[in-house]
Amino acid sequence: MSVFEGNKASKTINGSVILEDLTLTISQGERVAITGENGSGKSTLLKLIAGIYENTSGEVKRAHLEKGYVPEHFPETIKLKLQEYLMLVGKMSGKSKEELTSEISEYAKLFNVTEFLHTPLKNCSKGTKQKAGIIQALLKEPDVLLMDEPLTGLDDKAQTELLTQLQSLQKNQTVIFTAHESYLIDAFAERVLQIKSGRLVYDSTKLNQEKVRIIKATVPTREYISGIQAMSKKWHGESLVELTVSANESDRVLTLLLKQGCSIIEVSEKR
Ligand SMILES: Nc1ncnc2c1ncn2[C@@H]1O[C@H](COP(=O)(O)OP(=O)(O)OP(=O)(O)O)[C@@H](O)[C@H]1O
Repeated sequence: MSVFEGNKASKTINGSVILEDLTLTISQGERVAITGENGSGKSTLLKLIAGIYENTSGEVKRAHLEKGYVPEHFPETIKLKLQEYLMLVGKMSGKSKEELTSEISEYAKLFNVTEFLHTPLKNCSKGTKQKAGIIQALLKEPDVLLMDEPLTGLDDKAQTELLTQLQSLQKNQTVIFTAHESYLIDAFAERVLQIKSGRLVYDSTKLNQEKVRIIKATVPTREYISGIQAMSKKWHGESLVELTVSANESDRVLTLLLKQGCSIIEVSEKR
């Protein structure tokens, strides 16, 4: 089942194109990281997936699932105490006071914030606010958890702690998050999307599915193949090179290599 399907979807805000020509499917149970430089459009994509933003062109389909959204910045001015805030948010999902009290106490233990339950949120540390943002989303028991830069601004200890807590969440839950930290992405994401100037430029799933060929060749000098495009070029000594190319491109690359006077040693296929 797809959580989100975008087909050539774009998002324009105040006349500026923020996301362009986005074709993407996210299935239930996936753990997806959205990466990219500052201002590339990660948060906008997350909001489009969450349904906070609507596309301005193309098509978008979202499954009718419960979503929990963790914003990048927790509102600074909330006067409520942590417990009061979580009770208020939790009530909106129709749970009884007893149910909520016990769930909040469990999450507070898991996220190590029990001692701050009666502290006004505006006096809590950045890390505690970040955890409050995650707990309020989890109280909704979401099928899809969306987090905008969950680790930003946390110190190393808080980052490791939060990562461990996230890893203990249900395995079948869909988790989609934006992040810069490669260790979070490596430890938690099964799929990585990269956004550049509002366009999806990399999807690890697609790359894994795409058939690739490995061409080993000896070349007279390295310059001979400097103009040949490949997914990767790995040198073994001065003259033996291993090129990874898309299966569709391999005939063209082989012809170019032969024209340059290179000798083909081996061509193998890899999925
Ligand atoms: N509501 C808005 N109005 C106008 N421009 C916006 C709005 N939201 C986002 N943008 C612009 O869209 C671009 C992408 O913003 P977005 O927040 O999605 O990027 P990001 O990749 O999440 O950045 P960061 O890593 O800095 O959080 C930026 O140039 C931003 O200024």
